[in-house]
Amino acid sequence: MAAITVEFQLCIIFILLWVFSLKCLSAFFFKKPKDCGLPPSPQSLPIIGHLHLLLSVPCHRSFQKLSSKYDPLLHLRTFNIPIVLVSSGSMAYELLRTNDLNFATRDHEAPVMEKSILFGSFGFVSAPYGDYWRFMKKILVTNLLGGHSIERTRLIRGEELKTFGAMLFDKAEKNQTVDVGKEMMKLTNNSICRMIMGRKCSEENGEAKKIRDLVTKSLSLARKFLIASTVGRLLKKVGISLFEKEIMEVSQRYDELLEKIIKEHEENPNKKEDKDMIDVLLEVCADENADYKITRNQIKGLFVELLLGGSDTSAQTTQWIMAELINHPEILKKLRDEIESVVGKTRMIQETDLSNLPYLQAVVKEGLRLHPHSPILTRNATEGRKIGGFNIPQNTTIIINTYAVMRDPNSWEDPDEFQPERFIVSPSKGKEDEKEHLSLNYLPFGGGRRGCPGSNLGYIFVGVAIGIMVQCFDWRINGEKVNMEETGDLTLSMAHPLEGTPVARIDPLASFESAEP
Ligand code: HEM
Repeated sequence: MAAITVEFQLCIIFILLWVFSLKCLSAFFFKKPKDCGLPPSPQSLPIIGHLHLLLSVPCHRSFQKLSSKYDPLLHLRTFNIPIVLVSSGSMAYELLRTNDLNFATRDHEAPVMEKSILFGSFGFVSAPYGDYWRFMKKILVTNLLGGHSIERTRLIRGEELKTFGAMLFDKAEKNQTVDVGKEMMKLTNNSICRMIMGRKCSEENGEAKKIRDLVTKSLSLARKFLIASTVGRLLKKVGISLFEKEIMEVSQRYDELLEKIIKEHEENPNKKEDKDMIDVLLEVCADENADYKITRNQIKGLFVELLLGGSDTSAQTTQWIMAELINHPEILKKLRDEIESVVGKTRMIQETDLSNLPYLQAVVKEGLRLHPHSPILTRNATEGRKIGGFNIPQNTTIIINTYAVMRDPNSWEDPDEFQPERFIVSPSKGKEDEKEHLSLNYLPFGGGRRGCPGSNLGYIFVGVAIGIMVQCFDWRINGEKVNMEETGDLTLSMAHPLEGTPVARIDPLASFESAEP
């Protein structure tokens, strides 16, 4: 009996000691923020706080559930890192528009892989708002993404689109299935590579596939990078770097490929009128008097981000929209009727037709509303601010759940339904009302000065690809309906990628002959 009592006492002492050390540890590492007018906070787990929510897949859904249960503005934490979760259009507007400058940097404390080209310190997307970001944005808009540059590269995209169309006709003839997302990745990757560096990545020597594989691998690393930027921040304090080896290995492969492309440009620079983005960036790099001194690694970092930002976004969006159209044959028919009445049946749709096809534009917008490629946006509070009547302290990480904003039943009628008609402006509603509603509640390309600079190009990629697939083909799938289950970490993808067999409706040769842009 005495032995049991001693053991019992030891056990109690051990538990007390354990609880005490945990308390000391958490007090030492994770100081609890003082609650001074902060937004409400749902119950959290000891020490890790709300980390489990951040790591759940897909996290935009758990965040959506959380905000509809509690509040559209919530205060969360992972360990001692404060996070504010925003889930309503009006609060997102206060952040991204009214206080744009204060929230124009993404997560400024996220650890970067110092020497990596991928997720590294050379990036434009992760760069804090400041001189470097402004300088690069200007180059980007002037030489690639602005209206003038988009017009200048129209022929390149026209050629790539023909290759895409020819592939679909070939598949139709052979009665083979098409993985829509994969084929779209080829189209966007090839187009962006040619727009940036003026030449095609060859399919023959495997260069194009190498780039696509790298893009896919980089996207799968994005989730690990998210973990690295939350848990990793604390581990880094004690000298542990998460996933460094994996990220550096991909970075090395990008480096080899890009070094080769840059050397080709240095040895054979394009003439003034044919300059591409790489020529322009190399000139700036060599110019002692440039407003900002950029490095070779920054050129490589930007190239990687443009590939990632431009190709998967458009590929996933196209896949979701095509799936919605297959599941809604009446909408597909209405869209086809519009294309046939404007473009006809004897030539293939091209990007100059898009402005004359309001229903196609509405279909694309509605697809982006329901299936935003990046359902979660992040920002950092450079200074403390009041949002929605609550205090947001300096350095708080902000998460904007655009998925929840664009499916908010208080702002959208039947928010989960695919109804492109909601984007056709009715005379009774008026253009101004519609504009205001959209600026508050429609965020597929984010917003404010860090909003997507490639939105016009994105609309083009998606619009013409959907146009061709609807105008020229019927689609057979396995089963009655496409499975719309979601997956993805920071991005939103189809859990079951769309595969369908195209059945040609119009004469491919006739359409190619008269499809010259
Ligand atoms: C359907 C296609 C696209 C979608 C849905 C999309 C979506 C987005 C979103 C949500 C953001 C974050 C915005 C924010 O934080 O407020 C973003 C940023 C960005 N996107 Fe896109 N994007 C698309 C196409 C493109 C294309 C074609 C390019 C260029 C080739 C591009 C380049 C970028 C860049 C460089 C940024 C970072 C901007 C900055 O940090 O200042 N995107 N995009």
